[in-house]
Amino acid sequence: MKEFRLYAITAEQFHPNRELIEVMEEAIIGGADIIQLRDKTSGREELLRKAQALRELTRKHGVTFIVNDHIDIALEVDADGIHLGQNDLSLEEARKLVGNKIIGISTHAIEEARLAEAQGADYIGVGPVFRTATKVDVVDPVSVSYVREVAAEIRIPFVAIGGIKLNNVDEVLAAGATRVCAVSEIVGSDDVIGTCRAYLAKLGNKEA
Ligand SMILES: Cc1ncc(COP(=O)(O)OP(=O)(O)O)c(N)n1
Ligand SMILES: Cc1nc(C(=O)O)sc1CCOP(=O)(O)O
Ligand SMILES: [Mg+2]
Repeated sequence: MKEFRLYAITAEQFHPNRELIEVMEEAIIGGADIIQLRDKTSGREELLRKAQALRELTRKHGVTFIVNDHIDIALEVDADGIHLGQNDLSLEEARKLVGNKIIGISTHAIEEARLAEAQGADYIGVGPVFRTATKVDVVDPVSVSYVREVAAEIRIPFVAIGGIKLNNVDEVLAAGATRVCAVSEIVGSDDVIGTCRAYLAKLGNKEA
């Protein structure tokens, strides 16, 4: 997959007075190079409309577009890939459906990371590193020690996620992460472009 560093995920509850596309375009202008549509509340039609708009936006800017949970929608809008959870369909089944599109999968322990790598995931999510209020059914924080384990052993790209803010990202980078995902800190910011640039400034001197 194309290299990435700063992963931004949609979360409209953090910008109730601003349009999804406007906020995500600012994230891209600020330097987010992979965007995920994550939406737990919209019906299928609405989700499809958002996915189409984000596909158009990400194509325009040449950034990677991932859909969370909904493989059918990812295929319908020709997204670059999908993101799976541990309780979603297996990597093997997903691979049959999406062919050579990107498959990312969440992991919360080194055994899950090893399995994801062995089963052909293109990247893994590593988290939640810190406590997060963005995801409701989330497991306990895995802490930076899990980031350290993954950095030492796993060879496919990994992205640290969960409670990562500008004021604690240095700790995550020091543990070996070279890619981070921040949700509320980016899309809930009054200055989305500046926030992304600030993450990138911190990521900039890390080798991916
Ligand atoms: C990059 C990234 N990492 C982890 C997740 C979490 O995905 P999942 O476990 O499927 O949980 P939901 O996001 O569906 O609540 C993610 N979306 N993206
Ligand atoms: C969607 C998601 N997945 C996680 C995981 O650990 O798998 S943590 C998370 C939410 C991250 O949001 P914020 O940056 O606002 O804490
Ligand atoms: Mg999911």
